Amino acid sequence: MANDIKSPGSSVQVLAPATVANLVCGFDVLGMALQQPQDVMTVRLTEKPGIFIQKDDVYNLPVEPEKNVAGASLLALMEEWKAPVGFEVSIDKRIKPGSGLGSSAASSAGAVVAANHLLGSPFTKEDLVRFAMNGEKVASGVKHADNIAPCIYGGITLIRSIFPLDIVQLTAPPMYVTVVHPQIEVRTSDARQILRKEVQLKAAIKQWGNIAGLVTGFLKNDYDLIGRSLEDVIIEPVRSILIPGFDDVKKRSKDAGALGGGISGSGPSIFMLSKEEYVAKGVEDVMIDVYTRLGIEFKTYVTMINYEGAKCIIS
Ligand SMILES: Nc1ncnc2c1ncn2[C@@H]1O[C@H](COP(=O)(O)OP(=O)(O)OP(=O)(O)O)[C@@H](O)[C@H]1O
Ligand SMILES: N[C@@H](CCO)C(=O)O
Repeated sequence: MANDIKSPGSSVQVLAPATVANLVCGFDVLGMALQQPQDVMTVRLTEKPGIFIQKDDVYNLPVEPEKNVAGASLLALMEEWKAPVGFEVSIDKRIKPGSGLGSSAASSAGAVVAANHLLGSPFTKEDLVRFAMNGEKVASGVKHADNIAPCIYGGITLIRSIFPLDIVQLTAPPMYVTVVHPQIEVRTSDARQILRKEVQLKAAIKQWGNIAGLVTGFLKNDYDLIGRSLEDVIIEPVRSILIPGFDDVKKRSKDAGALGGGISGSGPSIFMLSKEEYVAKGVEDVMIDVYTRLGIEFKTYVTMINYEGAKCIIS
């Protein structure tokens, strides 16, 4: 048991970052935390045992604990905590659900990071990832960790193995991340359903060459190797059809000097990596032009990697 359990009524605010999962060739294994956007969550320790989710988001998220990813994650944590405990959760949802920016992961991770703080930090980050994966199961039907891990650890993470969980934190050179979020919804569950279950050996060889190249490029601060490795021959050809303007954004961003990029998570958001800020801003101009011409509402972000991960704001 932890020795610094807060008293009932205590609350904590958590900033939970958006995340870009897959990172093009690393489907289900690579992910990156962003400095913006982020969810703001407030969790309060209650006298009454249980989970009480406030109805105060514009997306009409479920308040039943087992249907809200934050509640599902807390249920997993409470099962391991064993002693009776209660949490009241309020979510200021700034990452739109179904955006491809890890909205479900931000709620799942933020909830367990906050609860862990209130209980005196008895659990490790790996424990918290395990709990939060229950939230991803609610959101997409699968316990994937490639949004959760970077959201909790920060930076870029590699999920070498899910069962047992084996998370590897990666270093990387300074990079800008330009994101466009076309305001259409692509649910992860749908974007997973359309994937083929088998891949050709030729495609697999190309894909694992790119993953190894991308990870090596990160670790060696080799921008050219990173750029050459940002290629996905398995998932993107299937999913990109769900995102209007994708091919245009990708080609014109590369022409504007981006290292490369692709679908953020299961989409519809698209991300591009750049070495220089002026290039990242030029890529944003490309994204704005593409979606203005298409007449599709969108949001853009020019941001950087968030190395802190979900963090408690101690008032
Ligand atoms: N607290 C919550 N925050 C966000 N989504 C939630 C929450 N609780 C339940 N959901 C449901 O989870 C789904 C959002 O998860 P989904 O994985 O589809 O989007 P995303 O996390 O933004 O995308 P991606 O996982 O590709 O980054 C929506 O159907 C939403 O209703
Ligand atoms: N790897 C998951 C991430 C979802 O954000 C997918 O692409 O389905």
